[in-house]
Order: sequence, then C-alpha cells, then structure tokens
Amino acid sequence: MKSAIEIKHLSKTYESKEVLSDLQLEVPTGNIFGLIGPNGAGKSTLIGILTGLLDYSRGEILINGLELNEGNELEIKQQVASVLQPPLLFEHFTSHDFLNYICDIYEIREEGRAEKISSLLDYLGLTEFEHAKINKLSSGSRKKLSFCAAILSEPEILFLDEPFESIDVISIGRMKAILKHLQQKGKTIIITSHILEIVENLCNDIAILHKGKIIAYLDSESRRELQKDSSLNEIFESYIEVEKPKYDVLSWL
Ligand SMILES: Nc1ncnc2c1ncn2[C@@H]1O[C@H](COP(=O)(O)OP(=O)(O)OP(=O)(O)O)[C@@H](O)[C@H]1O
Repeated sequence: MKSAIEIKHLSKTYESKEVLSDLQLEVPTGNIFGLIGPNGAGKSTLIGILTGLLDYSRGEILINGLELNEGNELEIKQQVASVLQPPLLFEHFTSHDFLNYICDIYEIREEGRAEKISSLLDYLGLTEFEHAKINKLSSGSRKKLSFCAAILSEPEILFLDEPFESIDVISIGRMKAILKHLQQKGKTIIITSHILEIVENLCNDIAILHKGKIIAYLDSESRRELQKDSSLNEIFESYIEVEKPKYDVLSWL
C-alpha cells in the first residue's frame, strides 16, 4: 500500500536536547492515524516538522512520495493542511474573511465559495461569529475555525494537533463525521490527541510516541488482538510503564 508519510531516522534537537530520536514511521494513505504519547513526548514537534514549520537535525521525510525539502515545498503545501496547537489564525480578520483568504490561497473557485463557508460555519456552530474578529473568539471556537480552514481545500493529507481540545461534544461529533467523510474520499488524516476514547473509535492505525521514539505501532490487526480484553488507555499505560510518584502528595493534601 502507498504511504502518505514516510519518515526515516528522524532526529530533532532543541538546545542540545534530543527530542526526536532516530524516529521511523510510515502512515498508509487513506488512514485516520492516531499519534498518542505522554506530555513532552514530541508529538507537536513532529507535526511541526511535517508541516514545514520546524527544521530537523537528521533524517529523511517523504510526503506523498515527495521529499520534504525547499524544492518541493510548494507542491507539498498544495496537498496538506493543518490545525496546529495553538491554532495559527489571523487575529484581526473576521472568521468569514479568514476563510475567504484561505480559499484565495488554495485557489478555491469563487463560485459557490460563500455557501461553502457559511455551511461549514453553520455545521460547526460558528455562524454567530461569522463577522466577529478572530481575537474575540473563545478557545474552542478558534480551534473549530482553524479546523474549517484546514478542510476547506480538501487536502490530501490533514495534520491535526489536538483538534478536539476545548471542543464541545456536539461539535466533536460533527468534526468526526467530516473526517470520516474525507477518509472515504481517500484522504489521510494524522491526529494527535490525549483523548484516547476518541482516538480509539475514530482512528485506524495508532502509534505511541514516547521520549522521542515510536515505541509501538498498532495496526488494525494488532489492535483487534490487543483490544479484545484491554482498552486503549490500558494498552497505552502498559507501553509507557508509568513511574510511581516519589512522594505521597495525598497524605498531606
Ligand atoms: N521551542 C522549544 N525549545 C526548547 N525545547 C522545546 C521547544 N518546544 C518543545 N520543546 C521540548 O521538546 C519536547 C517535546 O515537546 P512537544 O511539545 O513536541 O511534546 P508533545 O508530545 O506535543 O507534548 P504535549 O502532549 O504536552 O503537548 C519537550 O521536552 C519540550 O519541552
């Protein structure tokens, strides 16, 4: 099967601290792929690298078969979109103008554009903020607006860093429906999340990132086997080997 993402021997160092270490990963095309891991594991760093926002120290990355480098930057950018953590938005635009601007960037046809934007805002409960400045929006609305911007162009690959954080359950349901629909159209979606219940029922393959390395890759077959008698939470904890706290805070609290 073709891979949407291929990562070989990827390392990233921040001020002499290695935060991604000889990382290897392949994400199959058409997968809703879950990247999970404890705080500080390196998930956002990896998404930042894959979206071209961060550089890296060593390694090779292919996105839809194209090497991630300056020469291919434009071609890759036309095929991917992302929701970052925190979301990248233009604070002084209104929601409508921001989405319209995104349509310009991705050269989305003018015809039918207004309906596209309005229906998307309506579907995610943002209609009342259509003409509000982005810097007045709540954190959940900002995240949803960023999600709208990311899916407008129907990218081949969608990177979502903590897309469900601060989002109400109704909107989560609708975002999941959109993602499943995009998958049916052959798109690949890469999601990081700490909400393992969502990852468990939305994602196909799941990888666990810990201390800058992929320590487990659970494809549908291994998930079927492991999840016969364990939840994803339990599987996660078994891989991470949670250390016991040194101090018993609860004795004095
Ligand atoms: N700009 C930076 N400068 C130095 N160190 C950084 C920087 N950004 C991240 N780090 C470090 O890199 C490591 C990985 O951070 P990253 O944000 O990628 O983890 P994460 O898995 O996304 O965590 P979380 O689940 O808490 O969001 C952490 O040790 C973090 O402190």
